[in-house]
Amino acid sequence: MIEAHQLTKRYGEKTAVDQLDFVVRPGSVTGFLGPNGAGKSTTMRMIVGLDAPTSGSVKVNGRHYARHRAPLQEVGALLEAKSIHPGRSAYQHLNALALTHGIPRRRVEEVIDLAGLGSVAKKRAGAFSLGMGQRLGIAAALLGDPQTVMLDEPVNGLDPEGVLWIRNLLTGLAAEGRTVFVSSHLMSEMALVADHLIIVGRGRLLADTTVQDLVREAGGNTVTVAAQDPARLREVLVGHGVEITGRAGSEDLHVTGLTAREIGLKAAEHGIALFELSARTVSLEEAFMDLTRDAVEYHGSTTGIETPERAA
Ligand SMILES: Nc1ncnc2c1ncn2[C@@H]1O[C@H](COP(=O)(O)OP(=O)(O)OP(=O)(O)O)[C@@H](O)[C@H]1O
Repeated sequence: MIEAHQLTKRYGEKTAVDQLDFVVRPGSVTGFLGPNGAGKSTTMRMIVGLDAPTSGSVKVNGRHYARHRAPLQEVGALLEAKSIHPGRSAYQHLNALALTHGIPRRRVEEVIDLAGLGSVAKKRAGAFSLGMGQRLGIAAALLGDPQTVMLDEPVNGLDPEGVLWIRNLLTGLAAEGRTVFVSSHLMSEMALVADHLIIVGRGRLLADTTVQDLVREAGGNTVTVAAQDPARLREVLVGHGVEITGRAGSEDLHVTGLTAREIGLKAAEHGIALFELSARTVSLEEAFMDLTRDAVEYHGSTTGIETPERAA
């Protein structure tokens, strides 16, 4: 369990984390989302005591991180992959961690296997690819068999097999009753693994919700229907929980609260000819963009960049 209370971090004038209140509960995967610079890494660093809050507090499994007698056995964190001595092998790195934290050597072998690093465990970590570095970071996070696991962008640099591995790992850890807190910019991945979401923007809490609720609030499932007599179709579709929009004079209606099948059946029942009937589901990505639109600090641009050919 992770509990943040009015958690705040300022760097000079910049407020990186602004009075965050949230709880990350055991038994499910909680996604930590936000645009670049939203304060996710800073929050995660404060959770494991690598940065001190300016004000407020954050506890892991009921205590401040530094107050735990065996912190590695309480919370395993992947914060910056490859933050390991390049001359050391994965095995040496994990072994040193295990030795200094009273963790048995057999656990080192176990996490090496778990992370799929068996064939490269004796090689210098400096020669590791980004994906292998991520796997090693995750192996280190799991070394203490912690109740709480926190991973910052774990999917970064992993190949499709690695992405699948992480997906199963995270859901498996949550199914064992652990607290799993994971940040990512990959919405499609989050939609698959996360049950709960904490979304931040410019350091502030924007949403503490579930994937389903976020998607539902962003428009949920909309059905577009084109009818010969849209006014009449409107009349037969209205009902509790049904929302219908459409421009005057247009054949198209956008309907939420009914499935395409229900709309098709109603139209047939009343003899209304349809030209189109298509269901559209709002993705987590769209819901996220909608929610964070005003909180994005670093906007990209796809216009105004002139290539030499175009400029000529
Ligand atoms: N040590 C620091 N000194 C000054 N400013 C910092 C420091 N660390 C972070 N910041 C600033 O705090 C803000 C939050 O940064 P942070 O890295 O926590 O965001 P993030 O959500 O993890 O971003 P990203 O998705 O890009 O990794 C940013 O504006 C960043 O520039």
